Amino acid sequence: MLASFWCSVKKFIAAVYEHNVILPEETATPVTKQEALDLMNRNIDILENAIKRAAQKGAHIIVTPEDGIYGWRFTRETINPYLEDIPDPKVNWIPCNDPKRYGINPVQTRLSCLAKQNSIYVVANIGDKKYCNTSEAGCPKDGQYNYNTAVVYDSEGKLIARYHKQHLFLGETQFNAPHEAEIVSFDTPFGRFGIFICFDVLFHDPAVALVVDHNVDTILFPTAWMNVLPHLSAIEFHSAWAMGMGVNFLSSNTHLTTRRMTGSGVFSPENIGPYYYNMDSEDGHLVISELIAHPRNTSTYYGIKWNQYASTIKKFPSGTNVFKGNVFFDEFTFTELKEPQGSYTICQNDLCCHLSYKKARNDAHKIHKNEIYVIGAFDGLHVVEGQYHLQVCTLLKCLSSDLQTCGESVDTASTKFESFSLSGNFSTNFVFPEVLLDKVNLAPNMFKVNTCIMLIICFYEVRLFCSCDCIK
Ligand SMILES: N[C@@H](CCCCNC(=O)CCCC[C@@H]1SC[C@@H]2NC(=O)N[C@@H]21)C(=O)O
Repeated sequence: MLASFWCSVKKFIAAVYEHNVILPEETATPVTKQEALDLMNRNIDILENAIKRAAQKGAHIIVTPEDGIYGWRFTRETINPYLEDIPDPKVNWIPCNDPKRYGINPVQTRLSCLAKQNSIYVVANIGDKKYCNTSEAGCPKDGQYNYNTAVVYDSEGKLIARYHKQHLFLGETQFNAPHEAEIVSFDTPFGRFGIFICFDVLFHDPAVALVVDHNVDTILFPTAWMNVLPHLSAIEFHSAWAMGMGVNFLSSNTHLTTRRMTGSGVFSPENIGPYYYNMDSEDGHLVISELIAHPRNTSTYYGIKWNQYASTIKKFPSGTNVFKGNVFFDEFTFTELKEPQGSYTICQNDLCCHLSYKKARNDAHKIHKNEIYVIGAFDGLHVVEGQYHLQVCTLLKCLSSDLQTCGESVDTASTKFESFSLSGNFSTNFVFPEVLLDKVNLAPNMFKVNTCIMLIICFYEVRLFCSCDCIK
């Protein structure tokens, strides 16, 4: 009995729903409250179906997307009829049991009832409004704060979390950002959860702080993500965040191929996916998977000292063929992979990237000669659509055999690499390893993060752990 207790790893079932949101008509004049509610109910009808299916399959929690209930194309005025006043979860409220306690809140009530009736935690994205006095500093001229808000109802329908999006994306002028990043987490029988929304994932607060300072096991992530290759496709970056931070990551995206919105998944540090990515139809989709409740106890990757690791790697000359190219508005330093196999080092500012690779035999010599690959480094400030510091080491296929196209979006590739290893002396421990294959496929079980540094540390300091494998 004792033995089985020690050996058992607590698990739970998580679901995310990629939703093709029914959008409101673009209008300069606000619709009535009833018209707004009708539109939101049409979306919730679809979410309800997904919630029921997830619950029937045993899911404990389901995440639905950012903008998944009211859509977008709003001004501050036209979003107004879609907003409700969402109280602080401290008030201990089950809207389904007591719908009138905080005024008229049909959307909150319906979501709470869906959670309660299906005995499942429900995560949704709705709009919160808070009146303020225009004489107070920061209060908008129209006398209310509008927040892009994630809410969580537990399996009894109780409001247990409310999070206001901090890093609003371009065009979200209908919303206000809170004065400070909100850290929202809650405990469940299947681990500690943290929540943030979409663009937040590219910034330290609250995303990284939830993991580092608040020890969450699983991130809940409603998003409306427009994919950008080569490094910022939803499934690519969100699975990498799970691996890099050592946490589960439940990412639920909206689905609209004309805006490049697709890519949702149930990601964990050890397993990439299952996930959904579909640019061929407008279908929504439910993704369900079992997860370990406390992945951080089992993940060894988080906390690798990258700088120390990279300093142990032999540096190879990058030769004279170094050139510049743009990757999503960032100027990278590139060098071309000239041989069927080899090793290169390429540096930019304080970052040096090292690549060793071997192309598969047939591919290297014959069929895909026109596919040009480069290794690239970027160490600088990204300034488009928001500012954030980036250090990137990358191995990329160029769009064509013209080197000027290196860094542009490419979504197909035929060359096979028998193996490659890419590393860099990153000045942060938060490193997100991405591998993307032909036609925007992830590479589950096809790559590992090298934990040799563990071996090196333990070799010198703690001999007991020296039996760990070099390649995890
Ligand atoms: N206001 C938008 C509706 C969607 C807003 C929500 N989206 C986000 O907060 C973040 C999207 C992240 C996109 C990634 S990060 C930078 C890069 N640029 C992109 O275009 N895609 C990626 C609307 O009105 O459409």
